[in-house]
Amino acid sequence: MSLQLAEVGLRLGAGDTAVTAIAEVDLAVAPGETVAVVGPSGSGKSSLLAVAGALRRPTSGSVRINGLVTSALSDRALTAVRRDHVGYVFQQANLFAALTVREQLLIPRHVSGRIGAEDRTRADELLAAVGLEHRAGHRPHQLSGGERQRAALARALMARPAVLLVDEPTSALDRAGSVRIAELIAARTRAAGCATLIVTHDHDILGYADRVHELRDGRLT
Ligand SMILES: Nc1ncnc2c1ncn2[C@@H]1O[C@H](COP(=O)(O)OP(=O)(O)OP(=O)(O)O)[C@@H](O)[C@H]1O
Repeated sequence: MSLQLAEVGLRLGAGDTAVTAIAEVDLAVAPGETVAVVGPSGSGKSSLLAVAGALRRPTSGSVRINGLVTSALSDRALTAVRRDHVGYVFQQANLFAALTVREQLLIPRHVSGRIGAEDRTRADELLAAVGLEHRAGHRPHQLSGGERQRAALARALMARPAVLLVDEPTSALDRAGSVRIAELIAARTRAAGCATLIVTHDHDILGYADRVHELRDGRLT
């Protein structure tokens, strides 16, 4: 399993205002598998993604990312896990306004070393895979919402993450754009062999997941 949560709980806040954001969550996602978690606002979806992606340490239970138990790691090691093993696609694509689509994929590589010919080839292959080869030189403001999300997906896959975490990918998209990104996420997950977890309240895209769980008051069903 590339992603494994065992009896994971997260409490947020302190004292009288402390809230149990998620409780006793057991979830395993295999390589190549897309799992969707659906739940209403406040059910704990963002909290689930935060612990699954090592952005937060769980209050109880254990999270395993590509075999590494996050609670056993130093802050420095956790940062490396996030960088090397986890890809994120956020609700708003979070692209850099000044960079072209192709640069969005390559600049993070530049930060962790030199950009090689292999990186450029991979960036072009990923852009083709998400149908953006003709937009490689465009900047985010020249793209549609769906194109931005597809660029964010390609960027997230650049580092060959073991785990891909996707937060409400369709919130800014129409039905056709939503279906397209959902199809692409599932297809690229199979091709890349990563373990993908999508949180969403969009029931239209659930059919593209291999498995669907419901989150209610922090508990998974
Ligand atoms: N820093 C915090 N301190 C205390 N409670 C918090 C904090 N952050 C979130 N919560 C609470 O934890 C619960 C889960 O929040 P979370 O953001 O994970 O839900 P969500 O399903 O992602 O919601 P949405 O779909 O509206 O983004 C909610 O009841 C929320 O009010």
